[in-house]
Amino acid sequence: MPRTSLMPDPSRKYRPFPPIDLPDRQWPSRRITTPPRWLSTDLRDGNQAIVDPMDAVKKNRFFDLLVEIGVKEIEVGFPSAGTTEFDFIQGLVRSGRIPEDVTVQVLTQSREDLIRTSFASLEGARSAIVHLYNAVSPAWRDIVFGMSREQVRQIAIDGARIMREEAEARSGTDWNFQYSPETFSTAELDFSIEVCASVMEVLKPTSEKPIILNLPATVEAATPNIYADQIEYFCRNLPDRDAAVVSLHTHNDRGTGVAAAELGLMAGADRIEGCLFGNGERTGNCCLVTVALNMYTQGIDPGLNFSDIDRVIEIVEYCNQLPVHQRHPYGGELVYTAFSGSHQDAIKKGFAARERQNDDAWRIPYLPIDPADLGRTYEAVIRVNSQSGKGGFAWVLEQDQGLKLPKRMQADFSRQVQALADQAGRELNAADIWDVFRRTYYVQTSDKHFQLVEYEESRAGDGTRIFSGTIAVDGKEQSVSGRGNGLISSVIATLRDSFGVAIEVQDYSEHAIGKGTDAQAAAYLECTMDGGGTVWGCGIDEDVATASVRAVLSAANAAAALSKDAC
Ligand SMILES: CC(=O)SCCNC(=O)CCNC(=O)[C@H](O)C(C)(C)COP(=O)(O)OP(=O)(O)OC[C@H]1O[C@@H](n2cnc3c(N)ncnc32)[C@H](O)[C@@H]1OP(=O)(O)O
Ligand SMILES: CC(C)C(=O)C(=O)O
Repeated sequence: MPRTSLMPDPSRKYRPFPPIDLPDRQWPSRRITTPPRWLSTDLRDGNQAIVDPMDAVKKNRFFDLLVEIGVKEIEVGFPSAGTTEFDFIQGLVRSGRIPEDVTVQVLTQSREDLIRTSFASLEGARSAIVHLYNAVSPAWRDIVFGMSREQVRQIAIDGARIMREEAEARSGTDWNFQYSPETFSTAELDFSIEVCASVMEVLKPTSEKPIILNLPATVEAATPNIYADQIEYFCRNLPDRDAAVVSLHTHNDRGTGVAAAELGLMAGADRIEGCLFGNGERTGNCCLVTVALNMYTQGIDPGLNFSDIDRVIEIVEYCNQLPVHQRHPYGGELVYTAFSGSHQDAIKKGFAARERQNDDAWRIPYLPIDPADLGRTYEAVIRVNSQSGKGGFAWVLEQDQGLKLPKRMQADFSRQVQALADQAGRELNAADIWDVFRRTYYVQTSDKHFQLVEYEESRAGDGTRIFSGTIAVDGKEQSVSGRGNGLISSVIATLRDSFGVAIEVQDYSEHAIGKGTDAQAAAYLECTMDGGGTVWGCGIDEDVATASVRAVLSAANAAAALSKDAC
């Protein structure tokens, strides 16, 4: 039977991770000011974690993408895994598609035949990194290897010796060495340092030709501050630190792989390994996109280019056959979309404030980055459903139709859209919202009570204005006229005298829609009715005066509908 609750005392089964004794830790007050060296392990750690590993076509596609983004160190596979891997790596090396400034890396267990196969796969490479690993933590020593500390250290030493031998025998390539004490984050720190120091004694790195020491959180088991302590401790206590590039390889079992990598950088690391959008074993590796764009939002050029993030996602999804989650930081389809009213209101105000701003500083509420920097448009920034508010509805109408409703009219319009959203129980698109607007304010509809057919305006001898024209009432055309101080008041007088519609203007505004010869005008009216109540009108026309006449008729239609409802 499955349990019906979690264990009441989980401490019987799970132990808290012990803190690191580092009272004078420095990393908490450090800042990240420069990008690290980036290594993508998409083609290795990512590839070993997907249902159907990539074929050569997909691997090449991914490789080209990584090059395009600007990744300079790329782990291209595990050559001893089989002929698919070996042949791909050999093919890549021979294809000439590895740019001069890009170095490929391969991974191998510390076993002689596998190491030799790995070197062979890189035959002909201009430069390469061979990455050796063996697990060092107590559980792996006891359970996987059944070996003592000394025996596990010896695995690393033996592997390093074979690497040196192979490198010396294959002089045509600029060989670089990388060693990972796998399971570093759950191992005794002094033991990891001891093993790394032993590997360094064999490979004799220098500050000019350093070894890469990659310190994995193979399975994330503690809060990221613990990992940072481990990295700082390692950097401070490694003999000959200058001869090593300290690299991070965090997994995401606790959901903090990115945080651990960032704190690890603050703690002194020089390099990060990870995958695009966090693919990798189990819950994945550190997401390189997130770390890079986190830096970007702090004003630091990460050296990786995600200016067309949708294209990157498309290729990654194709190669991994895994979707990028809609809420994935920076890339997810919904991460720049607000559905809720208060967020929409703040974003809309943010964009309006930005137009008045005289510098480029990004200060839009709820949006940590400008979506345009990643090639996204602002279209999807606000989408509306029953959680939305007037700012959101007004935004969609403005983006779609160019209409900028006066604030009080937004509130009126909002009630109508809200009613539809509640009734529909789904997202409303721009067409839905435009439809509600047209029906509510009798704009560009043919079935309204009062319909303007034609008109002309003239000036009387006393300076007042005369409106004379044809208005169709429920389809029946009538010639009408009226006089007022201006065009609007002359139309209002006409409606009152000819049809008994009594409305009084409280507020009027207008704006242009678009620019140039295609520009139109939108006019808005807030009117009170004789018997109490407020109605709104909107008119759209190429001619600003006609737009205002249409706005009056729009308000009159609303008033007529209200009076009809009241009867
Ligand atoms: C944390 C990581 O992601 S590490 C990368 C893991 N990636 C992969 O494993 C993908 C590619 N791997 C493979 O295709 C296969 O594992 C191969 C071809 C490399 C090797 O396959 P096999 O020879 O069948 O061995 P297998 O992988 O099962 O390894 C088991 C043996 O290797 C030993 N071993 C495991 N890791 C290491 C290591 N890093 N160094 C030395 N020995 C190791 C184990 O103790 C075990 O030894 P035993 O047989 O004496 O008990
Ligand atoms: C081999 C190492 C770097 C690894 O993939 C891990 O520990 O997760």
